[in-house]
Amino acid sequence: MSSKPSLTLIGGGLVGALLAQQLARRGFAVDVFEKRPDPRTAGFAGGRSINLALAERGLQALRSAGLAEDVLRHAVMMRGRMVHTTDGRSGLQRYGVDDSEVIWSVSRGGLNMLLLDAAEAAGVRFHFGQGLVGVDFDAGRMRVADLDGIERELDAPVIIGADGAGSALRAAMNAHRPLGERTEWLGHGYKELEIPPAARLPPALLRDGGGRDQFAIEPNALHIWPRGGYMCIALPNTEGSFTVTLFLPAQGPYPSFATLPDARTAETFFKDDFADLLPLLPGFAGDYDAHPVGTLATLYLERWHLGGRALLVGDAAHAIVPFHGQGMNCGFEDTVVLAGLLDGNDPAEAFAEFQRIRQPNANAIARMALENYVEMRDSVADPRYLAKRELGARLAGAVPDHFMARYRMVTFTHLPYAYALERGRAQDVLLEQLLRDSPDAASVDLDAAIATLKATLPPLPPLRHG
Ligand SMILES: Cc1cc2nc3c(=O)[nH]c(=O)nc-3n(C[C@H](O)[C@H](O)[C@H](O)COP(=O)(O)OP(=O)(O)OC[C@H]3O[C@@H](n4cnc5c(N)ncnc54)[C@H](O)[C@@H]3O)c2cc1C
Ligand SMILES: NC(=O)C1=CN([C@@H]2O[C@H](COP(=O)(O)OP(=O)(O)OC[C@H]3O[C@@H](n4cnc5c(N)ncnc54)[C@H](OP(=O)(O)O)[C@@H]3O)[C@@H](O)[C@H]2O)C=CC1
Ligand SMILES: Nc1ccccc1C(=O)C[C@H](N)C(=O)O
Repeated sequence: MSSKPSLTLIGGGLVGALLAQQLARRGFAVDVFEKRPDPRTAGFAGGRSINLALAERGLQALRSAGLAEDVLRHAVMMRGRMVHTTDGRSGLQRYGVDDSEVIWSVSRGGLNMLLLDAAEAAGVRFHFGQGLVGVDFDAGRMRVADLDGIERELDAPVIIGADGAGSALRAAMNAHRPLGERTEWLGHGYKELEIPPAARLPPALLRDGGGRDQFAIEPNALHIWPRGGYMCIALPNTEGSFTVTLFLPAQGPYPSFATLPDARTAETFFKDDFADLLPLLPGFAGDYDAHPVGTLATLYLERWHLGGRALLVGDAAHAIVPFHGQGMNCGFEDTVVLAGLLDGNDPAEAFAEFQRIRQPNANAIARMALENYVEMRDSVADPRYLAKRELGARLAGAVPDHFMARYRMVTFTHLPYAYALERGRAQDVLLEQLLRDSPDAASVDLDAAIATLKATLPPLPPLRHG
């Protein structure tokens, strides 16, 4: 018999399923209660986005779970941002130095189902169609409701909430003892549209590297149509389509979702602002009218746990805006840290240590995700931003142990997010200073710039690249 405590997880989404697998592999008895029916039999229902960008942090967690190869087999590589300007031109801005630094577009439904299979194979017991309703933390008991609303009570002395941004466990914990919760709404919403596979579009439309295989536009990129205060993006799916997301202010003057309430008004807006994209969206009217406007916010909590009785992980603890493509990646990183801490430690100690390690990093990626919205929708087309990017790339090429773009630290290393934020700030000040008297990056004296860099900042810590 194992002396490890039995663990109750709430939520069998991306983070819950991966955490459950890792804990079961370490010998814990794990029960997962998931509000929705089993997506493997009932079909995957909606969710927050159709596909997601998987980066090094998420991949590393999947490697440690023995699942990375399986996931990558169903992923589309994205080398960088393909930026589409209003004049109809496009150009690739690489994310990393070469093809060893890329991100991957994966299907949320496919990934969730793969993780459920893996967790079940590791011995996790799933209870689908069972949503958490309430918890008596003193008695170590919880109430769940099935799909007909019929409630029952169960023992749950140690309970972990991976039940997403609208976490029911968080609400129960907060009612028991306030968690210091604050939600900052972004004020921008999103709507998903679709570019179908090339075969469903007139051949004359296929350009920009598109038409290759079954894809209408370049498959190995994350496409952005930056328009200053708003933008569209598109991520490829394995079967040749792209999921397009329009990000726009929710309220306020044109253009906002409030001023574009239906496909008719939105089509005129797309004709003006996304003229090259609209013809690639044959289902525009139907999708626009049928798909909801998603809300976006950042969640901050002072406390993530209630002694050793309850803990929040993933979006339940630290939901962030999606613009760095890091919410799931951060949640996956959580699972590795937590599984390691629970192994051999009392839950109260493990939970406290988990919060101590992860909270500053969650706060840092929350901030960088907000900043990345401005970068994606606006700065990518700004000459000053491009000059800093180019000078940064020259420095990184010449002294890679001393300079690395913040985006690369976040996306391609395991350096703590808090470190990436702080180092990125210092590097940015330096780049501004170096470019102050130069018209462009090419005219900066590289040897002098390296000397200033080395005099100002210590070398980077050892990089644990994947
Ligand atoms: C538009 C958009 C795009 C995104 N793109 C990316 C990206 O490219 N890369 C990235 O890394 N991240 C991305 N994210 C973030 C990512 O979606 C989340 O960080 C991730 O889904 C968090 O996983 P989770 O398991 O914590 O929560 P969820 O995925 O929300 O899963 C929660 C689970 O708990 C279940 N549940 C809810 N309530 C209960 C209850 N009461 N009882 C039992 N079960 C319950 C739900 O049914 C669900 O299965 C994006 C988010 C959005 C909104
Ligand atoms: N939206 C955000 O970005 C954030 C939300 N929050 C908090 O979350 C709570 C609710 O947020 P809100 O955005 O209004 O609502 P949700 O995002 O929770 O729900 C919106 C819709 O999406 C569905 N949905 C949500 N997650 C999933 C999933 N994993 N799989 C399938 N469908 C899903 C919901 O279905 P169903 O109702 O069946 O769950 C609902 O129909 C609030 O308390 C808010 O403060 C906090 C931070 C960020
Ligand atoms: N997955 C996303 C979903 C929504 C918005 C952005 C993303 C990104 O991944 C952006 C990418 N990291 C970028 O910086 O170009």
